[in-house]
Amino acid sequence: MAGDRQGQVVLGVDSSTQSTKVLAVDAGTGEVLARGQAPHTVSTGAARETDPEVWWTALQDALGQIGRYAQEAAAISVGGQQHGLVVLDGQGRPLRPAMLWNDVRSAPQVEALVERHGAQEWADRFGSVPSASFTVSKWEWLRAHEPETAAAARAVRLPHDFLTERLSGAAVTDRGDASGTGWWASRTGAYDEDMLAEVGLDPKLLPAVLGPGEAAGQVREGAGVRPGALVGAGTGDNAAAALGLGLTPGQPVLSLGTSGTVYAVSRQRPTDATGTVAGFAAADGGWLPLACTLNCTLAVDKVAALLGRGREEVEPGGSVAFLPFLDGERTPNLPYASGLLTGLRHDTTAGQILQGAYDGAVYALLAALDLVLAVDGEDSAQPILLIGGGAKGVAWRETVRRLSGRPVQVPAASELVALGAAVQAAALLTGEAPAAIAASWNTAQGPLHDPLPRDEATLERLAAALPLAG
Ligand SMILES: Nc1ncnc2c1ncn2[C@@H]1O[C@H](COP(=O)(O)OP(=O)(O)O)[C@@H](O)[C@H]1O
Ligand SMILES: O=C(CO)[C@@H](O)[C@H](O)COP(=O)(O)O
Repeated sequence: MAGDRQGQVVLGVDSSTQSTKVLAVDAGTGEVLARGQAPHTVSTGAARETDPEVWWTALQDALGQIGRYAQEAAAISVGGQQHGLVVLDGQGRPLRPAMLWNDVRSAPQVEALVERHGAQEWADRFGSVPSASFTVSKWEWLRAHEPETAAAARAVRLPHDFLTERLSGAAVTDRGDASGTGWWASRTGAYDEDMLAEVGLDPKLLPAVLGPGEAAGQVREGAGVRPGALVGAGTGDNAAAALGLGLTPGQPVLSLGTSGTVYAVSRQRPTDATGTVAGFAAADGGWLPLACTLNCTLAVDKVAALLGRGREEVEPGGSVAFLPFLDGERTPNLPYASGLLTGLRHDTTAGQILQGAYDGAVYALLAALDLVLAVDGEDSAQPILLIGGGAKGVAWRETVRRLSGRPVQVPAASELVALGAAVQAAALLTGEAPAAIAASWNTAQGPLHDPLPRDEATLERLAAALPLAG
C-alpha cells in the first residue's frame, strides 16, 4: 500500500488562530519537502474575530512559499481552528468577520442554552456541555446582537469548511469539527434538527457531514493548488493532530498553542456532564475527549513581556500562585475571570512570577487530564505527547514534567496539525487507515524525558487560589 503513495506529494494545511501553515509531504515516507506560513490578524478588546478572507489570503501566501509542490500535489486537506462562526452570503462571501473559539462574548447566550436543557441532556445528546467557544452560542449571540446579519446568512461554516469549499467548491464538513458546533448530536451522528429549529438555523445553510475517508472533491481552477488534486474532508485542528500522531487510546496529548488542549482518542463516546471534557468526534470514526483552555502561550508571553523578560527566563521557588486567565477561561469554566496573582513577598523575583504563569496555565490543563483519560479507562501511565508551538520551549516542557509527574515525549515533527491533514490527504490516495500512514511516517518519534517527582506544593497553592478567580 505504501508503495502506492511512493513519490506522490500531499499537502497538509493548519489554519489556526494565529497563522496558516502548509506542509508539502512525501506521501510515501512522510518527509517534509517544503513548508510555508503566513500570519492572521485577530481583533483585540472584547471581540476575537478574523475576516475569513484573511485565512484564504494567508493560505495562498503559504502555498506560494512551497514552490513547485503546490502544482505537483496529488491531494490536500485542511485542519482548522475549531468552533468559529463563519456566515456567508449567496456567493460565498463573508457577511462579517468570523467569531473565533476564544471570543467569550456569547457567555450569557450559552448560559441560557445550558439552563434550558440541563448539563446532563447536553452531555447525553451532544457529547459536550457547550461553553462560549461553541458555534451554537456564537450563532445565538449573532441573532441577539446582529439579527439582520443572521437573517441574511445563506451559508454557515466552520473555519476549515470555508477553506475546503474555496478549494473544491464543495459545501462539506466532517464529524470531528461538526462535533464542536453544539448542533451536531454525537448520540445520533447527525445534525440535531430540534436544536437547529430552537436556534432558528435552517439546516440547508449547513455543510454536509462527510464520513471518515470520504473526499470533498477536487481542487478547482485558480485555487493555488494543482487543479484536479483530491481534497480531503479536513477536520478541526486537534482532530487533525490526533490523526498526525496516529494516536491509540490511553496516549495523552498536551498541546501548547494559542489554546492549550489535553486530549486522547477513545473507543467510548464521551458524555461528561461536568462540562470539563468536550466529547468531540475523531476524524477517523472514533472519539476525541478533550479539554481546552483559552490562556496558554499568548498569556505566558504577555506576562513575560509585562515583566520585561524572555520567555525562558524563569526562576524556581517562591510562594506565588498565578492563574493567568487574561482572556476569561473555559477550563475551568470562568468566562468572566481575569488573571489572578497571589502569594507575593518582598523576596519574590520576576522570574518566579513568570514561572507562576507557566504553572497556572499547565495546572488548568493537567487538572482535566484524568477526566479525559477516564473516558476510555485506559490510563496506562504512557508519556504525555507534548506538541504545539510551546513544545519547543524548555520552560514549558519542564513545567509539564514537574506538575504532571509523568514522562514527557516531544515529537520531533513540529506542525502536527498540518502533518495530520497531510495524513488525511495521503489516505485518500490509497484508502489506508490514517493511523497506518502516521505509523509508517513515524510521526510521534522524539526525545523522551523521564518523570520528575510531582510538585505537590505548587499544585496545592494553585488549587487554593482557584476559588478566588471566578
Ligand atoms: N521556541 C519557542 N519556545 C516556546 N514557545 C514558543 C516557541 N516558538 C513558538 N512558541 C509559542 O508558540 C505559540 C504558537 O503556537 P502554535 O501551536 O503555532 O499556535 P496556534 O495555536 O495558533 O497554532 C506562540 O504563541 C509562542 O508563544
Ligand atoms: O477551541 C479549541 C478546541 O476546542 C481550540 O483548540 C481551537 O481549535 C484553536 O486552536 P489553536 O489555534 O490554538 O490551534
